[in-house]
Amino acid sequence: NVARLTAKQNVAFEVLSYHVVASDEDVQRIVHISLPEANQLRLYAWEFNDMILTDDETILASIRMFVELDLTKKFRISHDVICRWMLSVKKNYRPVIYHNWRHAFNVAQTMFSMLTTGGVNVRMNDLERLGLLIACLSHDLDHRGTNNAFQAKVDAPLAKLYSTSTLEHHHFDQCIMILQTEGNNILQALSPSDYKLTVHYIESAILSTDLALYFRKRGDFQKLVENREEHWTDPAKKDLLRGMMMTACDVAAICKPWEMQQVIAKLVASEFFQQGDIERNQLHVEPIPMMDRAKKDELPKMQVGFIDSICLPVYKMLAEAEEGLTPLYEGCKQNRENWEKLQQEH
Ligand SMILES: CCCOc1ccc(S(=O)(=O)N2CCN(C)CC2)cc1-c1nc(CC)cc(=O)[nH]1
Ligand SMILES: [Zn+2]
Repeated sequence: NVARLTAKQNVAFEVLSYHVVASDEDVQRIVHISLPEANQLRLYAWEFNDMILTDDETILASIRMFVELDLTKKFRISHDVICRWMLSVKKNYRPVIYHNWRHAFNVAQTMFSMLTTGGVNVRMNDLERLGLLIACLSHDLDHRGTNNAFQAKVDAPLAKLYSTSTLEHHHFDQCIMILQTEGNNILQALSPSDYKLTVHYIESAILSTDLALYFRKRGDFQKLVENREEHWTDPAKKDLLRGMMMTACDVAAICKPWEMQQVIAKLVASEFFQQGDIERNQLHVEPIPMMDRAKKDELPKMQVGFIDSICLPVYKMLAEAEEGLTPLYEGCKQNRENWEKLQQEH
């Protein structure tokens, strides 16, 4: 009815009109610095570690990924526009403990490695590569450090706007809003049909990072892999493949060398425990074990469960679909062993 619609529109205006854009000073600072070499940054490595980079270096490294994939040339993306867009994207990540700019940057670097080192490039056309890279960098925009269930619990405006995949819809909206901001549209030179198709790839990729959708769709992907699907030409099958790649990139910290995995797991746990604290102390509801700091000793056991139920399946399927992705599967198996050993110590 009209009342409900107006309410939704008001929420939408209130929630979606908020986003910040890079200042001219920020752009001026970055635009004249020559891009570091991809190999010097180890951008092609599965073991890539962002912790050695300054914030400005992560901006330059992200631009370097677009250049390495020849996207800036092919889509006539001017240097100052990609600098402004990248800075605006980074600025729209909140300084939360885990779901911050660094997470998005790492997800994009894993996607870059999948496409290049992993050999998936041959299956993707230029618009898919462009869409996937933009989607990775944008996939958690304006994350609050709390999950979808929490938005519903606190009756957040976002939950009124989107009842399913609440955060993921918001991340996509923020992505589009930045692209539509003066001087930030890296897609401005695309034809209307290419623009439309790329935005579809971006939306589908960002929404696929909702683990609920991964669980719903992985059976279909498993069937394609079992049937040794070769051509991946059918659009629906390609969409499925891109979605699984997004999930794999989103949880790829689980494949990193053990020292890195331990550092990142602590950040993930801290953010989860912060939500659990709010649920117990302010909402007076019992947090799930994953978010309950009273159960922090069970963390190794939970990580083994996470690896078995979510991670190994997606890396196994992708490694079967594309042999070059096997190192991710190996890295995840190794960390299962490492968490298993810790679990026995308790
Ligand atoms: C590290 C602190 C504990 O972290 C976890 C604990 C439990 C599970 S779970 O698979 O059992 N499961 C997930 C779905 N929930 C609805 C119910 C609980 C996952 C993680 C975890 N998630 C991520 C993704 C952000 C990264 C990561 O490293 N670990
Ligand atoms: Zn994410």
